[in-house]
Amino acid sequence: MTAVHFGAGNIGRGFVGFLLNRAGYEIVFADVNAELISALDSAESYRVHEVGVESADHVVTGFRALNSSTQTVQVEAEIAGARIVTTAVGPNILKFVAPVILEGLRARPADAAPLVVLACENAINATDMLAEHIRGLSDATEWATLESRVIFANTAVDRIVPGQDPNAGLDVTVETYFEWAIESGPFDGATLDIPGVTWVENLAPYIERKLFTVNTGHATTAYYGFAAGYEGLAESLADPSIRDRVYAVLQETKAFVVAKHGFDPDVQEAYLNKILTRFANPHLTDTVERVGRQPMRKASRHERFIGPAAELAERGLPTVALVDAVGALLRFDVPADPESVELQALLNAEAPGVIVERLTELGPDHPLFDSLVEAVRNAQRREG
Ligand SMILES: NC(=O)c1ccc[n+]([C@@H]2O[C@H](COP(=O)([O-])OP(=O)(O)OC[C@H]3O[C@@H](n4cnc5c(N)ncnc54)[C@H](O)[C@@H]3O)[C@@H](O)[C@H]2O)c1
Ligand SMILES: O=P(O)(O)OC[C@@H](O)[C@@H](O)[C@H](O)[C@H](O)CO
Repeated sequence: MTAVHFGAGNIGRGFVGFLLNRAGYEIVFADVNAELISALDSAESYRVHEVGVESADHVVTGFRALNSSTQTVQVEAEIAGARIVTTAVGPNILKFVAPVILEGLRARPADAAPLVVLACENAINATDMLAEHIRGLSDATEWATLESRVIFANTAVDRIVPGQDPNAGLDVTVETYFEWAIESGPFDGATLDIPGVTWVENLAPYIERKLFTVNTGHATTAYYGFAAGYEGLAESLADPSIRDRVYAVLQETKAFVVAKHGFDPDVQEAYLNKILTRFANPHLTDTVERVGRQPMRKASRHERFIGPAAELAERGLPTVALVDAVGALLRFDVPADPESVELQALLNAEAPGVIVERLTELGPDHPLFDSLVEAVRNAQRREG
């Protein structure tokens, strides 16, 4: 059985590819990074180093690699014969892998088991986004045939895989912890056997709790850490004033998941404290630049700050710490990050209300709007 995985980067090699390989799948990594693909194609194995209180080493074998820019036809042929297609390329890249997946579906034998497609990205319903891109390239008549050949399932993936030491080759250092939840509904009772996966009927509580606790807390640490001049994520969190602000943000998102999804407050408190311990893992060399990357995506409507803050404001619940964290996001000025450059240009060019609408899609009638406008104004004045 084959699994084609788009994106042979940190989470691709260190989590999704690793778990599928351990479940017995031969992995075909597809990536546009020619150097990485060439290294993977000529390697027999790579190692996954799990680091934490308990460390472990795993050797991954049984994979091949294709360049999805230059070997498109081969990737399509692999998809036509595969059982699973996964992605870990970033939500903004899904539209670029959609055409290849569609061609693979077109070439798939009609009597083959349906292709399982899982977009393992940090975004709410990323697989639905990918499915929309694929469907948009087909027409209604063709899609009526193709849709019986595919199962699209949303998923939530959680494992911190930092940027890697450039001398590590293909090996990946990851935290010991992981969680992979996949919605079971689309499988109609016939889920796959992937040890380590949690199958859930309703993914919304899992993905929202994960994104709005792990990723909101992570990004808050990164933006305050960057503003304070730290490079490392763990060293940022070790600063008591930053830790207090991260904790305050996580109290607001705790109120959100408790109110919306009915999580027990004590259980959520334990979950968020465990996550703070994960961020502080001294064996991970994570950076504020990686965790803060793409600030405009992170400030968008359904993402880790505005997603919970908008719903909290609609419920009349506090959002002060989240809005302050957005203020820190606005100061993320990293020349190597194109979205950071675009954000800083936007802050220099536009009025606060225009910026809030452009970034968050919220208008003046939304209860969060005025406080976000104030945060933008302070960032423009370099205040607050
Ligand atoms: N690293 C983590 O801790 C982590 C954890 C959970 C989820 N994620 C999510 O996984 C995704 C990938 O993150 P990452 O940290 O592995 O990033 P990464 O930059 O290490 O890997 C992304 C890979 O995608 C490749 N890529 C880019 N465009 C492509 C294309 N058109 N076709 C095929 N491959 C392409 C890149 O060359 C790169 O190798 C993101 O959505 C991220 O939010 C990351
Ligand atoms: O990948 P991003 O840019 O959406 O977010 C950066 C990190 O917060 C993220 O990669 C975490 O390490 C990961 O989501 C942990 O499960």
